[in-house]
Amino acid sequence: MSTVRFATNGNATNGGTNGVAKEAKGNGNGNGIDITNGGKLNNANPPKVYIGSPHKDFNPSSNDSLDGNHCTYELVQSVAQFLLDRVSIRPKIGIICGSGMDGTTGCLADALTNSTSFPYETIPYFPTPTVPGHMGRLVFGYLGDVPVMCMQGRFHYYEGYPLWKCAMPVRVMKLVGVTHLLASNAAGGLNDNYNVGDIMIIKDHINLLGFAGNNPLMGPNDERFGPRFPAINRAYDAPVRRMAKQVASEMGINDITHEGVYSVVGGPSFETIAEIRMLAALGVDAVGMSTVHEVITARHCGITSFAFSLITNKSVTDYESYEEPNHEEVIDMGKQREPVLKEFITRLVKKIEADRLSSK
Ligand SMILES: O=P(O)(O)O[C@H]1O[C@H](CO)[C@@H](O)[C@H]1O
Ligand code: HPA
Repeated sequence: MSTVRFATNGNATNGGTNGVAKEAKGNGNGNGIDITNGGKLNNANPPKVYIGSPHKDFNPSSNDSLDGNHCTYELVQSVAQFLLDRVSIRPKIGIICGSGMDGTTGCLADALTNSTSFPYETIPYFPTPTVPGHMGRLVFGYLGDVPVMCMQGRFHYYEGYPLWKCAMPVRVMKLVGVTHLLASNAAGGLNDNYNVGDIMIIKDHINLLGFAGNNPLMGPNDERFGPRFPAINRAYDAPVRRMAKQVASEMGINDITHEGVYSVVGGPSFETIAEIRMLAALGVDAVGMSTVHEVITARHCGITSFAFSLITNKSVTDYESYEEPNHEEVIDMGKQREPVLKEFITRLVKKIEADRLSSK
């Protein structure tokens, strides 16, 4: 039986066995891992943070590794089992927070009740994020009444990880039992009708990285995840997009909510003016450096996908302009919009869950 270690609001424990999260009294964690969860207690059950060491009680089958050109089904299965052994809730909805939307305080993951979070460095084989604004925790908890798992920080190609590794957590979600993915991102707005702070529900994407011969599904295909040649033309689920538009109406934010096409670029350099003009000519409404690899991976393994962009900056199209995009304004806008986005996601999650339960 494995030993499970958790901390709560500054209190650490190494009690608890076989997946039962335990709480203990006492001060300090002494493990070098932040256990404050934003410094907040948001319900009667204080947030728990896993403080274990990733490989201690973890026994993947001997041939598995993340060093090759893919990760095996068995490895993903053992990572999923590692998590399932340590949390009691069984989420059907997975959320990925974009830049600036996963900050240390007041963020979506903070709103989860009865939460248990796993710093990425404590999860076997998980990559660790290197980008400011991406905190690096997998949080299980309830958003409203709905059980969810939430990636507080994602992985980008420009960090040096291959796309399949960036998207590996989505497969972990699948094997944890997730049926619906809700991904958010920060993006530059190309569409003239978009303003900074607007929301764009993604209806389709242009996978520029894919055009260049790079796709998260490259490498050996395991049919247990999905087919070798998956269809992606209906990747962004129409019924969930309708629900999102309904949520925007209910919240009175129709005027700042759009539906459009997202294009992924490799980054980390922002786009040139010629590149932005090219993307605009191709019908792209917003541009970013993420999400597409996650949605492709999700669709491949049969997860219903929804994604939206927060327009954090207007793409520069004019050679006379002295404006330059920068990551700080991206994060600032994410923080500014946090309350609206939190409400938007909470309401949408509620609708998805109600729909899921009624169509069972
Ligand atoms: O897509 P997310 O992770 O929200 O982040 C966006 O913000 C960063 C650029 O400021 C890039 O990583 C871009 O993709
Ligand atoms: N370009 C690419 N990625 C981005 C941008 C942008 O203008 N803004 C936020 N992420």
